[in-house]
Amino acid sequence: MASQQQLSAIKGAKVLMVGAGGIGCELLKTLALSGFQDIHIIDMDTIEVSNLNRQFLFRKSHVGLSKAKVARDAVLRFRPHVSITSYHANVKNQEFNVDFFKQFSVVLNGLDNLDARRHVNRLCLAADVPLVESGTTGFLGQVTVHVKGKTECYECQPKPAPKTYPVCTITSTPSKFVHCIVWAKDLLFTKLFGDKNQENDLNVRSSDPASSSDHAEDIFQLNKDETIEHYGRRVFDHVFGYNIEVALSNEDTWKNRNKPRPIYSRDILPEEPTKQNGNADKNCATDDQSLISAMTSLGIKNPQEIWSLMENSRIFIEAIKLFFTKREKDVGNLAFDKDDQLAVEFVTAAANIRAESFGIPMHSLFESKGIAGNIVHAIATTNAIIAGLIVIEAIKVLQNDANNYRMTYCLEHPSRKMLLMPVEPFEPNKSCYVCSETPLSLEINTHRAKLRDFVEKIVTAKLGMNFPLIMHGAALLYEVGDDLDEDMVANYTANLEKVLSELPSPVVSGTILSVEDLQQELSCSINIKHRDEFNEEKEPDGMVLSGWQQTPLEKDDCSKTLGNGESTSKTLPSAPDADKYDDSDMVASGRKRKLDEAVNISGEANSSKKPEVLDDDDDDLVMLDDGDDRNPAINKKKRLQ
Ligand SMILES: Nc1ncnc2c1ncn2[C@@H]1O[C@H](COP(=O)(O)OP(=O)(O)OP(=O)(O)O)[C@@H](O)[C@H]1O
Ligand SMILES: [Zn+2]
Repeated sequence: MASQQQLSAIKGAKVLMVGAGGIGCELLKTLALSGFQDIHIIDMDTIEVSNLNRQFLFRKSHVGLSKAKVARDAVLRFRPHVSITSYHANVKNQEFNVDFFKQFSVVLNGLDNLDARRHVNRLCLAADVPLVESGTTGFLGQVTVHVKGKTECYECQPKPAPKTYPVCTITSTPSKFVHCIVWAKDLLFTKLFGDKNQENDLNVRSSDPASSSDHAEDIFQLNKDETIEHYGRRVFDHVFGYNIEVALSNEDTWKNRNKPRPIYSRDILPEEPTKQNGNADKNCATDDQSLISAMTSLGIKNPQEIWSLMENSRIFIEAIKLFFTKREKDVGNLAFDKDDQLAVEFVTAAANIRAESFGIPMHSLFESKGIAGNIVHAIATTNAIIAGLIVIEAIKVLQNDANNYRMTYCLEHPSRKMLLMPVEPFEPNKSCYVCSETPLSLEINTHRAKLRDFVEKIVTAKLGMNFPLIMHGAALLYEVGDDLDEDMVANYTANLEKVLSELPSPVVSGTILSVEDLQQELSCSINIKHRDEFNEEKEPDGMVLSGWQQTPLEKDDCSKTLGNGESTSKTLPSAPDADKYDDSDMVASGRKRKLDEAVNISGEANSSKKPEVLDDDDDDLVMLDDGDDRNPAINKKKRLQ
């Protein structure tokens, strides 16, 4: 039961919710039932069938309608007197500027991507409105509180980079199914159906690289006078047969590993094109490219079953045929998309054949799609718990009860008998470029890099600015905006193509650039340092920004890595490693804190005894910022050791 004080804080509050998806639906319901009277919701999406299992305010009849509006209508049916305002729009639109944010007492995020989260963080800082941030991934979830000047902002902590794998593991020594999936979608799929000119490590390096690359030269090209069946088999034999034989010839590789087995199509499939049991006509009849399916052609129905090696091989060849006959316009431009049925079928089959070759268990299409699309299935209960925690924190924020703010992690396994782990929020990071004035510094070749490289690789990709303005002293070098006249646009476009040292106001070593985003009201200074050379593999941008934090990629014996897409958890701050707790001090932004300051969810301090670890299976919590030696303070504070 809320106290009288809490009730009056709730009643007087004007709340902005961003995101009306899995967390958002739960949150809106909980806000309305907790007595909030004035709620605004922004969501840019429409409802999809796949949302219905957990976004319970939506029904089948709502598919295609605005999430924000339908969520509003659904809640008004059981709380008709609450004022709910919905916006079917992107929160990054200019209408949602600092003045718009200023009208709210608190902002609550139920988003699913880093970009929008960073944007809302900046507007909350600029408008000086507290933010309660949240996220879930399967059983894991977290809620954090960000109040300007009191706690860290959403960007004070480095965000984990997407999971990546060393290229040599993917190309030569896979040991897990995910390695086969990454190989199938990022290398083989791209080689066959994407941009052929793109450098690609598909071919296994043999002890005689010249011979392997000769053989590989035109293997992926469909010859004019060959049938697609023949082409498919040729590719099959090359990647699952020949390449494996080449790899086997490098004996050192296999001294401590199981040797793979070469697989040739003639050993699996009959010489003649297989007679099909399925309904190839269905593929002929459909105009909808997304319905074209090798499973349909072959009469394979159950996506949850693990196909035999023969079925995988047939799907592999059939998918190639369908791409080249029914989707020939796409071939050459495709990138893997988890919602592209034929692409998922091809990748599943290719990954399974490779897995079989390396003695790795095969997987169903359903499982492969999850791995390839980096899908962690959402769990409605986690969303409900997180929504409840958001409201608890929001009420504390409304009462200005700073001593009791908590960031709370929802764990998969109990730690110290608790599934929810509340931790006192950290103070602002004094070197955060978003919420402090600390300048960034950029090493760049000022004689070679163009302004365009700087804008794309730094200002947009790293600093996440939407409407940047770049100044050198009083000289305006670049600007994005809706109200620029033609001459200015022409001038800025010309600047983009100039190298930094040849700009009208030359940018050289020692220059301090000022970069601002007018919409986000974020500005930062960047100290430029000229550097001649960069390591292509370790510094692929050809420039190095310091002061900006992203968790480094996992290191391995290979310096190049391949990713497996983005995970939603990447957008969340990392959870403390509960199982590695001990009672030693931790350092948090210059102050010390003891483990026993972790408190239970009601906000009371826990007893100060040593934590009891019930479950030492720590694979559900990954130290995402581990090893960041560029910022030891942050590293230490999150490690809680
Ligand atoms: N920039 C943005 N502006 C407004 N709403 C956004 C923005 N980015 C994301 N959202 C919304 O945040 C919500 C996040 O919800 P959720 O994580 O449940 O994702 P979903 O798209 O509904 O589900 P799934 O991704 O699992 O299919 C979505 O409804 C999405 O439209
Ligand atoms: Zn910050």
